[in-house]
Amino acid sequence: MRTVRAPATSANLGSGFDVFGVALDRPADVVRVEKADETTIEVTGVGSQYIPEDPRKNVVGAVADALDAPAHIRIDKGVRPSSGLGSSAASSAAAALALNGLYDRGYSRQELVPIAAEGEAVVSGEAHSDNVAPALLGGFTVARHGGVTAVDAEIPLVACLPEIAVSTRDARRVVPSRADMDDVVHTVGSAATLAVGMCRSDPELVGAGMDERIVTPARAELINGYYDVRDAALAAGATGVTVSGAGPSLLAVCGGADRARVASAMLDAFEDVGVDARAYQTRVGAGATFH
Ligand SMILES: Nc1ncnc2c1ncn2[C@@H]1O[C@H](COP(=O)(O)OP(=O)(O)OP(=O)(O)O)[C@@H](O)[C@H]1O
Ligand SMILES: N[C@@H](CCO)C(=O)O
Repeated sequence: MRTVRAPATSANLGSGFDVFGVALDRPADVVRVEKADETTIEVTGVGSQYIPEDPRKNVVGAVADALDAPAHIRIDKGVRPSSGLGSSAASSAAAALALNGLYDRGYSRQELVPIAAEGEAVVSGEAHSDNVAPALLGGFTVARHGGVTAVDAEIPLVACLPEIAVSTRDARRVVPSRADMDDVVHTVGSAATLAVGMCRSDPELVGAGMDERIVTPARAELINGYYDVRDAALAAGATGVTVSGAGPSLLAVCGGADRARVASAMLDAFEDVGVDARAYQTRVGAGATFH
């Protein structure tokens, strides 16, 4: 038997669409695997009523297939599905690491990234790795076609999750297929600033580098109160705010001393537009760990 805890993650960070990701210190999924003749799945925890236990529909079924590692898999969800906090990726990453250990497959964490990404293909139709990479490797990650680069960073964060469901599949449909060159240049500048900020653990640079004009405005339309909540977080001291993953969560970067104030401003702003929400005061954290 093997048990692995894999963290929530936030992808894109505004300017790094389908490329940048960070592991969050909390919340997390816990996945326990035992060898079996065929894969069966049991799901408990946050939002488990919305998660299929059929191995063809649950992300961990695809991961077990990819590793040729049939197992009884128990998932204790800490990351709500359709949250923008990498819920499916947390399960995929935890299952990949746990099954790799259970069956002694010998893959490195880097090698497990495309295997865990097979789980993402089950829910969004694409094996994108910007959530599974930080869930496995921790820190700030850059996922490109040639592989993944990861660096540790000390960055305080607030992830604010409203009681709205936005599926990744739907949020990908609103992404424009073309962009103006001015907006592309702006995005490159932001992305470079954000990456330097992560390497320096500098919340000012990371916040400034989240600014993006192509994908974020299209997705903001799916989140009731997005601009009010963003502006409230900025007024409370956040250095940058964007849509987390495909939404509906918002991710704010700030100095450690401002985190509680930013969290409460975001919750108040959601409440003002009649949306219940919860806020995680968190930071860039570690990747999946064995228990
Ligand atoms: N083990 C699992 N954990 C979570 N969701 C799962 C799992 N297996 C299948 N799903 C399905 O995946 C969908 C949630 O995935 P989705 O990518 O939309 O959200 P997310 O992972 O929170 O978001 P994001 O990738 O934007 O951070 C739900 O429809 C859910 O039923
Ligand atoms: N990069 C993905 C992350 C969500 O899983 C998206 O924004 O659609």
